[in-house]
Amino acid sequence: MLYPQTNAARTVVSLDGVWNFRTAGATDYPTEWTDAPLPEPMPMAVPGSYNDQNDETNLRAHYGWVVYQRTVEVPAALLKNSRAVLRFDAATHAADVYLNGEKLGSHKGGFLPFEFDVTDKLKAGSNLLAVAIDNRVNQSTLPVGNEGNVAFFGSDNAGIPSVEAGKQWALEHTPQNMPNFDFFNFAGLNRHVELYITPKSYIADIAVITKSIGGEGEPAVIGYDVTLGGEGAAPADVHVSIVDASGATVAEASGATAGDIEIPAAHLWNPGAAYLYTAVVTLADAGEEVGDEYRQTFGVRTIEVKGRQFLINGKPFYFKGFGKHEDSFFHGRGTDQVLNVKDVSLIHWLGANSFRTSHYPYAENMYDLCDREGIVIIDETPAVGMSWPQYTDKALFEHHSQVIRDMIARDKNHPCVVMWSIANEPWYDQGGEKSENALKYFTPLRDLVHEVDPQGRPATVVCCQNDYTKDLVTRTMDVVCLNRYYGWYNLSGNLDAACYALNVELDFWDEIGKPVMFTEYGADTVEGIHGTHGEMFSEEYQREYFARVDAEFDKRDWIIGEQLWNFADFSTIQGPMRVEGNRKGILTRDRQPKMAAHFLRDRWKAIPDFGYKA
Ligand SMILES: CCCCCC[C@@H]1NC[C@@H](O)[C@H](O)[C@H]1C(=O)O
Repeated sequence: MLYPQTNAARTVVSLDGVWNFRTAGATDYPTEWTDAPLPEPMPMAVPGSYNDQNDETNLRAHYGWVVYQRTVEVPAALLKNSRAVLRFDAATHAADVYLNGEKLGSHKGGFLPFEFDVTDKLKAGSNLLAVAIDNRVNQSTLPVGNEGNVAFFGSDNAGIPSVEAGKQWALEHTPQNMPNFDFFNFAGLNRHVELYITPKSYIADIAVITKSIGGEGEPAVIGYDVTLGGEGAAPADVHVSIVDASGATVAEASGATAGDIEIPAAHLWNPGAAYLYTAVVTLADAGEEVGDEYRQTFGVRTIEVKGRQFLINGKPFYFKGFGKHEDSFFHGRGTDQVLNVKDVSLIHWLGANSFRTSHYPYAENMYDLCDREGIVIIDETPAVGMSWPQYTDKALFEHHSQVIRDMIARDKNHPCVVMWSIANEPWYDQGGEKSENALKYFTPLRDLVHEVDPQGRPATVVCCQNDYTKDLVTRTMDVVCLNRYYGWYNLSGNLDAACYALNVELDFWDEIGKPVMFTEYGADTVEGIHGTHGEMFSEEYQREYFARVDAEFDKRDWIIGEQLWNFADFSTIQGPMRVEGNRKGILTRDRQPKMAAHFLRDRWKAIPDFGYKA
């Protein structure tokens, strides 16, 4: 799915700004709010989560539907002989969309784009756009919610009559989301909303892959595949120019929707040394109609898992970095370009080279930034909080499959994306039939990733602290990704025992013979807490935790990466384990470094991107 762009043939009208907003019911919303101005609306900025934007109403506790509304003014000239599309970069978690009172459709899933062709529905002049959004999570959504139960790390004393009575009362009188995941359930129009205009015959999609490379400056072959839309466009109308970073055309092809193009002296895309080309795809003008154009950036690079190494351009890469979140004060999960640029600056400052989009695909803007900055991404679906009830849920399997298709369709051309994470911490170590069901659920999803990714990148499932002897799934993935908390959630405060236990498990993975990386390990740390023998929650403990565990990783040459948890503190649901959210950041939520950040900066600046253990 192409990101909207303005160029010689296309126009994008941003629908960001302050919309009208009202909360609605737990299970529905007034239909009259979809075809008439909202009564007594409050202001709500888009993009942005609604949860922290208003203080009269406790929007953090909202459960169910809200309605956003705005007018869209369109000049007649824009619609003449054109195609008009309304696009949402995301709406969290489910949306019903109405234009001038007519329902355009619905979308389920809160982290990927969707769009509606409104060519025959948009009027010149004023249009009423209404979007109803549902924030509920449950056993059949991704991420998963514990409907009627307790949240992840939630507080409970199950079985006590008064507590059970209170839980039942809460269900009836104060229903709330119970996320089975450890991040605040920010919701709403978190990302950009656009109206974009194209010619009636248009370029619907473009895929660019690297087929072969030499060294830097040597010939490389890329493959292109253009999908056409609308009537009238034909392969003969297609022209592709490959333009280098200086703006010079270095190769071209025409007359076919797919083919190979050789770049004579190719500049390779590398972590820390990015180089972007642009494939300028054009459709010949058809009579009075302007031909379409789309400018798709891409990088010339190869990805391969070979033996127990992860190769980028044939060189063994070592992941240095973290899991992150789209999370900040005021914006919630809302797209914030200033924050993205700041975070990329901090990734460089830390000497890191990668992150995982835990636990959902991030906004496209961040991938574009990482493409140009040479930062490597593990792209993750919103499948977090799963357990055995999900592994036999056929409807959920279909939804999960569609999410994988949509995520790869959206992100396939980004050179920064090097691996796909199908899920985070699905619980699947119960042994017996339950472990078998997990294997039956995840194996086809791994195969689907291999089937739909034109670049053939590796697939993984990020697995949590579990009984690795009963986990049948992780070992079947291309790369083993482990979230382990020896010294925090177990053997708490005892780093000697933690390192011993870690090595007992590493001896197990040594037998599996696959590349292994850590995608989470860390310690909650409240900045300003100190100690001569740093105990848990102190800055000294977090620093010592990473120093000790990283030293164990260094002893195993088949450990190909260390992505700790987390880049920064972030907001979560209330609970006895969370002090104004999750504090495992090596940065505070407002991006100030804790003591461990300085240790990691020294460590990572001394570790090369390639050949660290080769
Ligand atoms: C019982 C062991 C569970 C470990 C789970 C650790 C969790 N992994 C997923 C992340 O979203 C959480 O924030 C992290 C944590 O809690 O900080």
